[in-house]
Amino acid sequence: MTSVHTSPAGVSAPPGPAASKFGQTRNFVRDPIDYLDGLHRQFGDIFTVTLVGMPPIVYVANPELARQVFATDRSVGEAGKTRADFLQRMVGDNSILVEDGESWLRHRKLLGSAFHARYLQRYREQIAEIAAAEVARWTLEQELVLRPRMQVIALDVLLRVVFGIHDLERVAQLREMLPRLTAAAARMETVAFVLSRAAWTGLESMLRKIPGSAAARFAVARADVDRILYDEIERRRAAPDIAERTDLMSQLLRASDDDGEKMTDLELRDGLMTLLEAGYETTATAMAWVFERLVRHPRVHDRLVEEVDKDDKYLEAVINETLRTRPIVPVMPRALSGDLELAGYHIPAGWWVAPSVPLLHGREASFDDPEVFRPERFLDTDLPRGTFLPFGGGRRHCLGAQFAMLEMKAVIPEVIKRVRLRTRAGAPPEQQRGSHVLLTPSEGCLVIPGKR
Ligand code: HEM
Repeated sequence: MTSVHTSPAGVSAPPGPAASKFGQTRNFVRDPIDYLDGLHRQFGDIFTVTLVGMPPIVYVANPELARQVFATDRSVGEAGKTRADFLQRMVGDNSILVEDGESWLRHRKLLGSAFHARYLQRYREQIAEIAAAEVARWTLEQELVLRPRMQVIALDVLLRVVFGIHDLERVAQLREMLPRLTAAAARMETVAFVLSRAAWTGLESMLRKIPGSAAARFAVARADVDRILYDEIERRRAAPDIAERTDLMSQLLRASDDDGEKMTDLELRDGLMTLLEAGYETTATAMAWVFERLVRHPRVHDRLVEEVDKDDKYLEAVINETLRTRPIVPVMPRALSGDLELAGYHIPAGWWVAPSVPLLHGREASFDDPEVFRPERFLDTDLPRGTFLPFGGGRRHCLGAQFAMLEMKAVIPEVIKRVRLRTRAGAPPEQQRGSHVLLTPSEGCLVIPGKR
């Protein structure tokens, strides 16, 4: 039996499981990938899931439906609204992650101007140097959890390459503060989820006054980071070489919108927090997955070492195949501000629609033997549109996709050329574990670096 929602005109919403909200939530929390996979097999390419504390979510699992969902970015789809609850406190009101409509467009254009592809290539060498310095600190023949090491690299890249901070003491301060802020935000989000968001919003300002509470710790961590960011903005505005500086933050300071307006300090602060929130754990996790896959596929690993000095083709294929089989962001929801007709169903305003990346990337119609890790499938082939979506789609596609690819292409060769990574004999593949909104390797990518 399935539950059916019907519009006033008699057209029903996509089918979904008959279990109660609580039952669906329990199954979802236990193993979201497996649960959605089972529902896909049961209901086909479009189905509804209802979780506690959330509007009903309609998942889609074929490229044409995903395209139609992304097309709602120009009409009734609001990506910002789906992220605001858990991100707004951290990134602020002027962040493109949580905005929709006109303010989103203004900030997206401003941030986008600094991420223009033609400027990016010049950062590659600087990123490679950051990676090489990190690898030089590893102890050979000792087990190493790689994801935190990749986080160190990705954070340094953001602070030094994107923000252009040269003051090493300041970089060190932020290196300590930012993970503390992210951890405090995640803890608060868990409390908010357990208490229900409405109750939490009422309690938050009260709890902030209790030392040691999740809300108080978050407020302190945020104030610490803000103090440094505002100071850095002030210093940079006054820097004599601001007109020539090539880092992305300086470009943002110089950028102006269609009316010639520049960003205010508050907008800049929120823009920088946006890049930190969106750009550091994602890229670090993607790189950890690349190594998790490489150590379990020695043939691919060997070919990559052989070809990496020649050109980027095989390296790109390895990264893409990793993002296909181990997507970092599994779902890209849009909240509906108006009703939507999709695949002959009626989806009411207020519901969410969401392409499911693991389901799209695992389609036999799109990829032969989809469960097999085979980078060669990405060599010299143009994939049909909408089949491969690690960076989302529509107008809200990832702003930093090209930067992330550049960073991965700079970091991965520095690792594989300097050390020979392997796993403990017989170590099984690491599982995809939901951590906040990302799918991370269950052991954090456990490897042993050996002499190359
Ligand atoms: C491998 C690394 C990364 C992955 C897998 C990734 C993935 C994504 C995905 C799936 C989205 C949502 C797209 C949608 O809803 O259609 C997104 C949005 C975004 N990403 Fe990334 N991302 C990565 C790295 C980065 C980096 C390095 C930056 C910047 C430094 C960045 C900045 C952003 C921003 C600002 C948005 C919000 C765009 C908007 O709403 O207009 N991302 N990313």
